[in-house]
Amino acid sequence: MTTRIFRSPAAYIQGRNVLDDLGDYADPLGDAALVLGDEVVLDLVGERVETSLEAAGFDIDSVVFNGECSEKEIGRIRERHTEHDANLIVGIGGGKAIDTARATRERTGGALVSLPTVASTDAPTSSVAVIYSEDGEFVEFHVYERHPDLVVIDTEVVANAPTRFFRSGIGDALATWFEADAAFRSGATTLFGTRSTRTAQEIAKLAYTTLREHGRSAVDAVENNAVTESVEAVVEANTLLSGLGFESGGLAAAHAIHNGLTQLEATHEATHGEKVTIGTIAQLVLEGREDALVEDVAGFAASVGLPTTLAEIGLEDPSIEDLAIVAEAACAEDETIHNEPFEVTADDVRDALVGVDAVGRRLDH
Ligand SMILES: NC(=O)c1ccc[n+]([C@@H]2O[C@H](COP(=O)([O-])OP(=O)(O)OC[C@H]3O[C@@H](n4cnc5c(N)ncnc54)[C@H](O)[C@@H]3O)[C@@H](O)[C@H]2O)c1
Ligand SMILES: [Zn+2]
Repeated sequence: MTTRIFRSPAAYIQGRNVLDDLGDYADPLGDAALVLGDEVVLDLVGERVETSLEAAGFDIDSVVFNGECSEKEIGRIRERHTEHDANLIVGIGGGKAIDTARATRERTGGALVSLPTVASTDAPTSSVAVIYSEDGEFVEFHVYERHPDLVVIDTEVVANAPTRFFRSGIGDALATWFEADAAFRSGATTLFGTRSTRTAQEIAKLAYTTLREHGRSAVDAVENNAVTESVEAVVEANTLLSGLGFESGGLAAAHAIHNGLTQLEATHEATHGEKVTIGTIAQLVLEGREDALVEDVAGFAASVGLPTTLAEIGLEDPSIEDLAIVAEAACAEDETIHNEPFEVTADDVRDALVGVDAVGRRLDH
């Protein structure tokens, strides 16, 4: 018998101004809340979060996130959690703040509410935390037993954030279906260590079709701080569909190549989703997909303002040695690139990156 696992947060709430109803949704989860967000984010929404939680009878303490999901920062927040005798932590902001709240809850127990203020990654719904050193070097990746008890995403807040976050979320979500599909075809395991479900595959596919149907107009709207139905669709694709799809559906080459790219300092200014976009197109090249598909996906990425050339993620004229470093890291033994349904070598990855760049530059003209 084949075991299959699908896991997810217990509840997901999305919509304009849902932030103001946070207290009602969180009410069954506890009565003493620790609110975590960086200065920018607390300035933006801190008061509304506190007012809503207070109205629901929560006793609140707020802590300013220092911006890095490091062991030291997690330790500091954990102390505040214990001092406040909290039974709920609310992580507000981007992927790093939410990961920090998640890692804290893992140590303290209690409930976790994830409150993304950007639709930039798969972090809000996941059970994963990416841990860094205090100076921002990647350290490790943890998959925890539990998911957030509640995810609340206010689409008006997301539409008012800088558009680059929204584009990046599209880049992260664009990978989900291609990776889940590769993992399914090869019979590989997901982050939960089993084969995936058909449910997760369909969710991943829906992430992709939603982006293709609504991505461009959603980016136009967000550029003008508007919440349209297409924005609602893409926020859901970036956050819920991609989040569930990547975890329960499986990863493959795209994220492994992203991880490889982070080896080069020059890519550090590019966001997670921007690097994943290059990884996705490289996966298609590696898989030997037809030109029409590669150009279609690259064309869509370019049309929503995502990178399709190496120069656009900080690699102007990278040497072949640099690309070999990326490729070696992408092919490390425990990397998800080996979930592709064929053997992948570092030489294949290096040349796929050269191929992606060439296609991207040609389409640019
Ligand atoms: N756990 C997971 O499954 C998972 C998946 C992908 C990525 N990640 C993590 O997420 C990180 C990337 O997250 P990210 O791209 O969201 O960025 P981030 O968390 O690194 O930073 C977000 C930035 O956006 C600002 N910000 C947030 N909301 C804002 C708003 N509404 N208006 C203006 N500024 C706002 C914050 O102040 C902060 O500077 C990765 O480095 C990785 O560590 C985790
Ligand atoms: Zn991702």
